[in-house]
Amino acid sequence: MAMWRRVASLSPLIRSSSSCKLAFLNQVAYRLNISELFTTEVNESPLTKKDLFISFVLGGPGSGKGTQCAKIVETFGHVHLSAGELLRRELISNSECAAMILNTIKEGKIVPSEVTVKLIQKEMESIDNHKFLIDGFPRNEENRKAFEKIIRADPDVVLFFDCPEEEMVKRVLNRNEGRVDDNKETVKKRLEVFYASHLPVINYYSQKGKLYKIEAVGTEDEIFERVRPVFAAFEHGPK
Ligand SMILES: Nc1ncnc2c1ncn2[C@@H]1O[C@H](COP(=O)(O)OP(=O)(O)OP(=O)(O)O)[C@@H](O)[C@H]1O
Ligand SMILES: O=c1ccn([C@@H]2O[C@H](COP(=O)(O)O)[C@@H](O)[C@H]2O)c(=O)[nH]1
Ligand SMILES: [Mg+2]
Repeated sequence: MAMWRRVASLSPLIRSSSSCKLAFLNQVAYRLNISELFTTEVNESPLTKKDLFISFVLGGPGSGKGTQCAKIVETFGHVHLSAGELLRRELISNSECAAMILNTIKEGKIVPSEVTVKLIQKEMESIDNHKFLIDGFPRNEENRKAFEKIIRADPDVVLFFDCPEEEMVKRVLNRNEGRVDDNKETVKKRLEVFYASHLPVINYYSQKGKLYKIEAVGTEDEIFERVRPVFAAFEHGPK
């Protein structure tokens, strides 16, 4: 009852909220296990009409997701959508969520699901291809459920790049692309968030028989030879 009173007292705030604030409130609600209260309407997406082939590409910071996605694109013609890249693009666009996204990335934390999923949805809807590689998403169970709810699709493949921490840290600190989160302090936080939130997602897809764990140590080409058969197996399949 006390919880309901607290939630009711938030209603004027909810009514006057921007979509960014609402996404933040939804994240809080999800954590309090009252996620039904604030959910935004989900409209029929043109994506539900497409014959989609979706791959989620998971792994810790610097495990080589982006590098291997580029090779998958080249070999199998999938479209690469990096959730982190979409957020970085959004933050330089000066949108209402820009400041929140910048602070979240600097802190190595996870942006509210609704913000990320809507960016992914917009991108997917604008691209004339049905094979999508979604890199760095879902990062937690809230992300996963929000994707299911908004996009109304399940992945066909979930790749997980398994890389030792020492190697991930070395790669990130040598990356030299000017990212605000490629520094010792933020990498430490990103790793903490990764260990705390990824495992339930990995377990979920493992139980569904969709998880492909890839040993992520070796040269880029050696690792791609471990990835290649995963997608080759689907090339002459039903999709
Ligand atoms: N097999 C490899 N061996 C050595 N270095 C690698 C290998 N694969 C990628 N790298 C390098 O490591 C860095 C991180 O790789 P990449 O950007 O692909 O990782 P990521 O998983 O996308 O990381 P993030 O989650 O931080 O975006 C890059 O500089 C890349 O060139
Ligand atoms: O689904 C996502 C993806 C990314 N983030 C935030 O962006 C940074 C960088 O992501 P990369 O995948 O390493 O490019 C990440 O640490 C998060 O802060 C996110 O919140 N949600
Ligand atoms: Mg990346």
